[in-house]
Amino acid sequence: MLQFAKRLRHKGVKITLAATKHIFKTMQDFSGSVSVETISDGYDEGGLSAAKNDDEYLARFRKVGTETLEELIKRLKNSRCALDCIVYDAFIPWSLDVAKTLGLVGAAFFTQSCAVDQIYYHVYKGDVKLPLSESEISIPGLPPLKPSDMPSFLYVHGSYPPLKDMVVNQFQSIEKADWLLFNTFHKLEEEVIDWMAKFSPVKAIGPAVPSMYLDKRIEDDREYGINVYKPITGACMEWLDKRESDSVIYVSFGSLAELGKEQMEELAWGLKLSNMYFLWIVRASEESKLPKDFAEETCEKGLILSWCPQLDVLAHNSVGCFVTHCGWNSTLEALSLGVPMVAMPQWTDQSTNAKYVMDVWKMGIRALPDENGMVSRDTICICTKHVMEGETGEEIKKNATKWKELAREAVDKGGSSDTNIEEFVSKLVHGGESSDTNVE
Ligand SMILES: O=c1ccn([C@@H]2O[C@H](COP(=O)(O)OP(=O)(O)O[C@H]3O[C@H](CO)[C@@H](O)[C@H](O)[C@H]3O)[C@@H](O)[C@H]2O)c(=O)[nH]1
Repeated sequence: MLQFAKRLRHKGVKITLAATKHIFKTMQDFSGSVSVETISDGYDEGGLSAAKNDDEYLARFRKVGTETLEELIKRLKNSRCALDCIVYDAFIPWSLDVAKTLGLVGAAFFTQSCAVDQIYYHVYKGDVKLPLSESEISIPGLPPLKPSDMPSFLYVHGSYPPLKDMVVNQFQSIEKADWLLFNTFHKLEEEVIDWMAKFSPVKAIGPAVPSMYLDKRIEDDREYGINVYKPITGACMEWLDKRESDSVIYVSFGSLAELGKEQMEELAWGLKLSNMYFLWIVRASEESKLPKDFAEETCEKGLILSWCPQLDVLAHNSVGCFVTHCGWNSTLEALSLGVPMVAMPQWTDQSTNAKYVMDVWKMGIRALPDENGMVSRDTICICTKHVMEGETGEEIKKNATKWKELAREAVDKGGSSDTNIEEFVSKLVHGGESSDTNVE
């Protein structure tokens, strides 16, 4: 959303970013390029972890969030930043009620892929029944899906009920939204976007990756300007600088996924077995799951860090492959920077993203689990080799380079996402002038 805000600002729109008080405190390195205000989720000390459970958190966030968002909007009304529009995270659909109560334009911002949200939409409407009973699921605009290609909240019936409700309820009252914005781009999800756009004001505005990694039109947009953990930049980039081009496997599972101890060990030995250089991000909370002395034993070939500047890593020419959980941001970043992937989805939307990486965009391979749900060391080793070597590797690299070019084209001047953002801005402003429009 912050990246989208920067694109809007570049087109002359004033932006206020609203974060919960708790999230605001955790925003490391926030570079302050847009103004930030706070609302409350009712748990200013601790956020979600301070609540008894997800259900309680979401209910309180809805109540206190509605009140504090309304207060904020009313306060801003008499300032130079009075609002015309709320762009809200679709995970908190009650923001749309606030926008409509106060007479503002409401734009839902979806942070996952259009394909994944199309699946949730069909669950919301009742067209896809749970528990899944068919061996192949047909959804308009999507390739035929096996149950295991579906998001985990649906495939593993009964898992994380409050989160499942949250993703499905993104579509609550959606007919009242003036816009449905997606962090994707038209050529990437053409069929599903075209299907959705027949019935609703859907616009793809991504990839929401800093401009200097894509079209380079916004010179001060070199990084997200926000970090959930502190990146260890110097040691990481120095290590990569010493490696030859396309020789390093980069491994990361994002900010949330927790691998089981056994899976962590298989991954470790798989990397060792590949005999390639590897840079592995193991968050501090996951470190104890590494095999004993693994880091020391493999220090000739591997570097293990708790967090890195991922965009710079993916943009580095020594990185030849990304072993990823297929979080939507990581997937878009790998696409934008043309890095082939080995997909190891863990939960939520990641299995559907992995399906697309391998079978639709053909820029990676999915490392399949065995009958015990474990991706073995041999599988990991073989997949990384397939992606980095031989004919398959060349084909994947060619496709990755193609997607990189198409991602850049989408956000560049006159590209599909750029045109959609222009349209969004011009419709916000009566008479087509954008300079006085304010968005939160
Ligand atoms: O060392 C690291 C590792 C990651 N990142 C960044 O962290 C973000 C990770 O995002 P993502 O790939 O989307 O993974 P999660 O943090 O796990 O995201 C959650 O939210 C996403 C959006 O809803 C979902 O697609 C995922 O499945 C869900 O796990 C990316 O921008 C990375 O560049 C770093 O900067 N440094």
